[in-house]
Amino acid sequence: MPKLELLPAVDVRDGQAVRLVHGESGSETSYGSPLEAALAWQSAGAEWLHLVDLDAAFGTGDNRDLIAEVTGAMDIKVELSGGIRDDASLAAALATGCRRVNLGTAALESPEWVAKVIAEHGDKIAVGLDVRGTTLRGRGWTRDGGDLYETLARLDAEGCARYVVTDIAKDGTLEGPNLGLLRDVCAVTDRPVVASGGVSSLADLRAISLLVPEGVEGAIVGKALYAKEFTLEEALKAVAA
Ligand SMILES: O=C(O)c1ccccc1NCC(=O)[C@H](O)[C@H](O)COP(=O)(O)O
Repeated sequence: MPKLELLPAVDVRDGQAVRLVHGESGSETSYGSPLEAALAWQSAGAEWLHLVDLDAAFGTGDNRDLIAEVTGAMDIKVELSGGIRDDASLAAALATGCRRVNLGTAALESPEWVAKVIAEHGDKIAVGLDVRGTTLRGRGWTRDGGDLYETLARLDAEGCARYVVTDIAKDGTLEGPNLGLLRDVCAVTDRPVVASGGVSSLADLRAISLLVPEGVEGAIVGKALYAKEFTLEEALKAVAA
């Protein structure tokens, strides 16, 4: 059985690595330099980095140069998220050398453009399905964007390679992942799913690992690492077992 991939997160707001609660603007706790955080996860053995431009997601500017600097400094694979909504922002994201990008709002508001870039870029495009209940949220998770399962069926038909599934109610809370949601999504798609939001313990990671046969490929871990609930080395060991 393949092991669960771990993607330590670096969410960037106003040049700083931060974590939010429920993705809400204004709930930031700051953790210093994004580059230092990313290099620390890489040194600890990460194979992936999940790097988010929160200002671009919220429409409060962007951290594009910093994101490019961090991505360029990585020897590991980088998944970029936040505010990638048109040709210019997609070109800038792909030019960083990242392995893939995560589209959120665009998948809800610009379905034709998303179908086009999926066809053009294949598995370099993942779609973030950020939900409250089964309602998708866009624009930095501030606006409703339709039904999860209808959108998933449309994206599947368009050939979307992968989904990053976040229960916003869990994100940044250390309350544990929404395993039921992950199971439900895996039941209706054959595409790999990356779990995001709420991981609080090694037990949570082991529980997500049990969903690998159902289609969960990876887990993003943010707050738990910054709050030192466990180390990345411990997490990598826990999912390797
Ligand atoms: O990814 C986005 O585009 C995004 C937009 C608006 C608010 C938050 C956003 N992402 C947050 C993340 O990807 C977190 O890093 C991730 O869910 C980790 O959550 P946790 O382990 O609960 O800290």
